Amino acid sequence: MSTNSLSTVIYTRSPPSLKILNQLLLPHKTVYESITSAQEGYEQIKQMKVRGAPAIGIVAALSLAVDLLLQYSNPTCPMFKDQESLKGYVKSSLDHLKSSRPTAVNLFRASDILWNITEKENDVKIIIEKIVKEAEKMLIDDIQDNKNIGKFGAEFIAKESQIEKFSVVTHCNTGSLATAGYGTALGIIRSLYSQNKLSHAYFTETRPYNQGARLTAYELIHDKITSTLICDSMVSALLSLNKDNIEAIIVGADRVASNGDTANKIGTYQLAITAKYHNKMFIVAAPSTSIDLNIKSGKDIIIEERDGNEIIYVKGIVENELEIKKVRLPPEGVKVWNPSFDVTPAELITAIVTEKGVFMKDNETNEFNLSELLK
Ligand SMILES: CSC[C@@H](O)[C@@H](O)C(=O)COP(=O)(O)O
Repeated sequence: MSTNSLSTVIYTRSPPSLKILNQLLLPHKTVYESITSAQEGYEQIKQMKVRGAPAIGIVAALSLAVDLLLQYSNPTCPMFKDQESLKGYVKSSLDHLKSSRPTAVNLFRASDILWNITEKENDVKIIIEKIVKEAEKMLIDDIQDNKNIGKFGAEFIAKESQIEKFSVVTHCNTGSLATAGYGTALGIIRSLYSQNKLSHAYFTETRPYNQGARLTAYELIHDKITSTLICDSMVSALLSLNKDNIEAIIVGADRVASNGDTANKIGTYQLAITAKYHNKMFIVAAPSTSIDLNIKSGKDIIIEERDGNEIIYVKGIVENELEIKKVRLPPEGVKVWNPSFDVTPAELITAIVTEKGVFMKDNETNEFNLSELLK
C-alpha cells in the first residue's frame, strides 16, 4: 500500500495533460489515469474514479479544456471550422458531463460558467483560451477557498468549545482527494491539528462506497493526524460515552439550498440528529461553489441512486495477494436501495463554514438566509 500521494488532479497546459488519481484503487494502489477528452472526463466521474463535489466540477471543466487544447493542434478538426461548430461541441460536451452525477451542484455551476463564456464570444481561438483559463482558475481558487474554510472553521469551533484541546467526528471524504487540495471538513481538521487544538479525529467508514475507511484513512495517516476509524452506526454510542472531549461533527456538502438544507453523503442526516441530541456542534464546511441559490430548500435536490452492487459487494486486498478482489456479502436475490446522499434540514445545522466566513441561522426562521449572507 502506498500512502504517498494526495493530489487528485495533475494538470499542465503545455503540453496539454490531465491526470487523475484513480480513487477506486485507493488505498491499495496509487495509479494516475490520463483524461484526454470531455468523454473520458464523463466516464471517470460516472465511475467515481474521481469524486467529491468540488473535484468533479474541476475535473469536468479541465477535461473539456484539455480536449480543446489537444484537438486545436489538428487544423482539420471539424469542430474548429467556425465558431458555431465549436459552440455546438462545447454545449454537447457540457451537457454530457452534467449527466454524469446529479447531486453535487459544483459540476452544474462549472458547466454554466464555461457555457456563459462560450456564448458571449465569437472567435474560436478566444473561446478556447477563455475556457482553458477559467478551468485553470477553478483548480487554483479551490485550494485557497479550502484554506480559508479551514481557518474560519477552526477559529469558530475553538471559540465555541471553550476548551483548549478537543476531538471531532467526520464522515465521508472531504479532503485533498475530494477537492483541488487541502479539503473542506478535513481542511478544518487539518487546521485544528496544525494549531495543536485537536486531540483526536474520529471518522466513519461511510458505507457502501467506504470513502472514510479507504480515503479519509489514507489522508489522515499521510498527515499523521491522531485518528480512529469507526462504523457509521457507532457515532451515537461514541457521543454518549463522552470520550475524548468530542465537541463537533464536521461534514462537507454536495449541494446546499438557500435556506441551508444540505445534501451530503448518505448517513449525514443521522449524524446531525445525534449531534443535536448530544448537544454537540454540527458544522457543514463547503465552498460557496457548493451553494445553490436557485433552490429554496432541500426538497428540490435530486438525490443520486447508484448501482445496488456497491452495497452487495465489498472490495479489498486479500492478505498476501496483490489484486483487489470483490467479495459478495448478501445471498443471491436480495433487493437493495442505494441512495448516495441524504438531506440534512437546516434546523439541525449549527453553522455553515465557507471561504467567505461562518454563516449562522436566522433566530426567527431557524434557517439560513444564504442569498443575503453571500451578497
Ligand atoms: C469536499 S467533498 C464534500 C462532499 O462531496 C462529500 O462529503 C461527499 O458526499 C462525496 O460524495 P461522493 O459520492 O464520494 O462524490
